Amino acid sequence: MTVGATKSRNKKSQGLTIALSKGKLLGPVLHLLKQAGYHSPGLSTESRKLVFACSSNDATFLIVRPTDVPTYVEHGAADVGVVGKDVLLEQGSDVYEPLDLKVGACRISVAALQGLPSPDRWSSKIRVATKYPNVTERYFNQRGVPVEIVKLYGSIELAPIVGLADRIVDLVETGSTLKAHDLAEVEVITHSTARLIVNRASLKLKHEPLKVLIERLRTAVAVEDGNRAASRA
Ligand SMILES: Nc1ncnc2c1ncn2[C@@H]1O[C@H](COP(=O)(O)OP(=O)(O)OP(=O)(O)O)[C@@H](O)[C@H]1O
Ligand SMILES: O=P(O)(O)OC[C@H]1O[C@H](OP(=O)(O)OP(=O)(O)O)[C@H](O)[C@@H]1O
Repeated sequence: MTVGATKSRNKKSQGLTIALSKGKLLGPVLHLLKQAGYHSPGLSTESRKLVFACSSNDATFLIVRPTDVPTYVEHGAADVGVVGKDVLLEQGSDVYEPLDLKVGACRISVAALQGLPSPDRWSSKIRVATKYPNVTERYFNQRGVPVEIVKLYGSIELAPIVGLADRIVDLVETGSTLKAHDLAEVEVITHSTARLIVNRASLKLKHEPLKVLIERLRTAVAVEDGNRAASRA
């Protein structure tokens, strides 16, 4: 089936188009979807294709860059999507967010080279490198700390080492990337996990299949969360 045919089929039918983030979230999210009864034989973290028909339900998966997922959903190119809360906070997209999938847990933190004083002791403007300019600006503004933002797209930990910034705001999970660059986590801005997001019009037009997807995923999340808690105990 061509992409165009898939799209027009979904527009006419009640079939859902589901945008998934490629990268770190894809593996755990595919696992949850499978538990919920949504899967496609060719779709794995290794596949190069970007569109997959779901074999078990009338649904289509789109594989997109994490930062593009809210755009697909907000514009209705996808009815539903999965993306990190970090991206949602940064983009402020107008989408409905019904479910925390409790995977991809990390935090958005301020970090600096070991031994630097904390931001509230700084009187002049500090330079902060980040992939999250909006989150960063809001955070420092709320604290009354003047900042100059240096927008980067990755490898943020390099910035303080080469003198591009005084601090960084980036994702931290285990802390090993910070440690490898002699950086210390100064403050946690917020925590993040993967979220299910839904287009506001689809919520009305495709209410029934969305309700089924959300409830099945809710159950899968509870089971997986229970399994994680049991393995920690
Ligand atoms: N170290 C991490 N631990 C846990 N979750 C993470 C970690 N890094 C990123 N994430 C989560 O996974 C999402 C996707 O991250 P990933 O590194 O796969 O893509 P990316 O490089 O941020 O995306 P892009 O290609 O658009 O720049 C993030 O938005 C965040 O929610
Ligand atoms: O605390 P840790 O477990 O070390 O994880 C944190 C790292 O994970 C993410 O990097 P990613 O691999 O996505 O690279 P990029 O952001 O530079 O693209 C994040 O930007 C940190 O660099």
